[in-house]
Amino acid sequence: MISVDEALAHLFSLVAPLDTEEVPLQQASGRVMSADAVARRDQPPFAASAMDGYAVASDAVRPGARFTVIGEAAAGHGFGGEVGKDQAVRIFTGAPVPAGTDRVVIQEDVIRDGDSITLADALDDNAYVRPAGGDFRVGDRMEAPRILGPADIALLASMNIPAVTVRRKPRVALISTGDELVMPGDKPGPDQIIASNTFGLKAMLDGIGAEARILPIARDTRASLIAAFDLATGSDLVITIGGASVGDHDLVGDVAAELGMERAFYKVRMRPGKPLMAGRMGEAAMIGLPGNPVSAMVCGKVFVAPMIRAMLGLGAERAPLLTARLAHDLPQGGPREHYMRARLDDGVIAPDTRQDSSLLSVLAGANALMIRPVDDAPRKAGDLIEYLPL
Ligand SMILES: Nc1nc2c(c(=O)[nH]1)N[C@H]1C(S)=C(S)[C@@H](COP(=O)(O)OP(=O)(O)OC[C@H]3O[C@@H](n4cnc5c(N)ncnc54)[C@H](O)[C@@H]3O)O[C@H]1N2
Ligand code: MOO
Repeated sequence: MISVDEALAHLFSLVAPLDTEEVPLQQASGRVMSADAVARRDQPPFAASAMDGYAVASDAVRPGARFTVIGEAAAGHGFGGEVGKDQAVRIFTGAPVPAGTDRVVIQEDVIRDGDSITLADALDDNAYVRPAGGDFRVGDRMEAPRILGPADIALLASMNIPAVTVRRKPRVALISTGDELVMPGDKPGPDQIIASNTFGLKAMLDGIGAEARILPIARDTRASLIAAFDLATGSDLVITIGGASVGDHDLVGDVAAELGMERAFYKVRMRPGKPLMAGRMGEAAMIGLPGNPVSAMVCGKVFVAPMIRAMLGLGAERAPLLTARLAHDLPQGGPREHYMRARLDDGVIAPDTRQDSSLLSVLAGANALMIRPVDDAPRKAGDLIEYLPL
């Protein structure tokens, strides 16, 4: 059996950054920008008022000073003329600050009487002028790769960039295998259960930028598995779930091999997730996840998510581990790297007492996978221990 790190190295060698495409900003949320975006304008393009009030020359400002109002500057409609020392221009937020002025006195600090204004006795000392290019200047860059969030998209729009170059979404095919499975909403027979793993994995992988398809459930026959693999044609990554272990009905490895899968590895020294397999199947990478629901989700988090990130050009790296203090003592660990479902509260982490890999309710209640290395020595409450946030 190989280690988790060795398995990840194999998995990264099966994938590469995908090609790119251009999408309009409206469709760019969550996509991975793959080429730097360069600002096409300064923002603001002129010194702009930050408040509603009166634009004046700052060196003429003193309590009680009087000015004659000679015009107006509104957002989208600047004041064309030059403003003298004893003159003011009525100005609104976002308007260009007129020539001859460099300060806006807010209207709350002004008494207006016809065409003249008098400044109040107590003035704050803020100029309320946003300098030209104060946000960004032409040529400023947003660097790739970057997962575009709402603020990035607003910034790109402001830079006058209507479309961005992004990585194509990795196409993932998810195949459940097993005679015992029916789809959610169907009526299970007396010996049947509901397929859950494909749904959890689709949510996980779509959430990080993939486009996952749930294929029809493959039955425990060669013909049914072959038909499912056929439906997966055109995918970048084919994921099977279940049928990976050593039972008489665990056919995935054999059928994939028959279809030309070049196996990179089978079995990883981890818990849960031991019967993991992976390889290359034509143009696609193939990964066979164990069927136990928690095993499939943990392998999704530890192995599949980093593969998706690598395909998106975000680097071939394991998910970063964080550390927390153990809530209580732990006995000697086992021979496999153990990803324990745990609760993390205020920097203190406690593994759940129930670690069976079938328990989705425990996984859904956890907010961390606490990691015990291979043959981990007994631990004391308060020890630092690594975890993956969920
Ligand atoms: N003699 C041994 N038996 C088992 C070993 C072993 O080393 N020796 N390994 C165990 C471990 S660890 C795991 S993990 C499981 C994995 O087995 P498979 O990948 O072959 O998975 P299945 O047997 O098909 O299913 C296991 C379990 O999960 C349920 N399942 C499967 N697919 C789904 C799905 N899409 N949604 C929900 N539930 C699913 C299935 O009904 C089984 O209950 O093998 C151990 N056995
Ligand atoms: O590896 Mo299995 O995934 O321990 O339950």
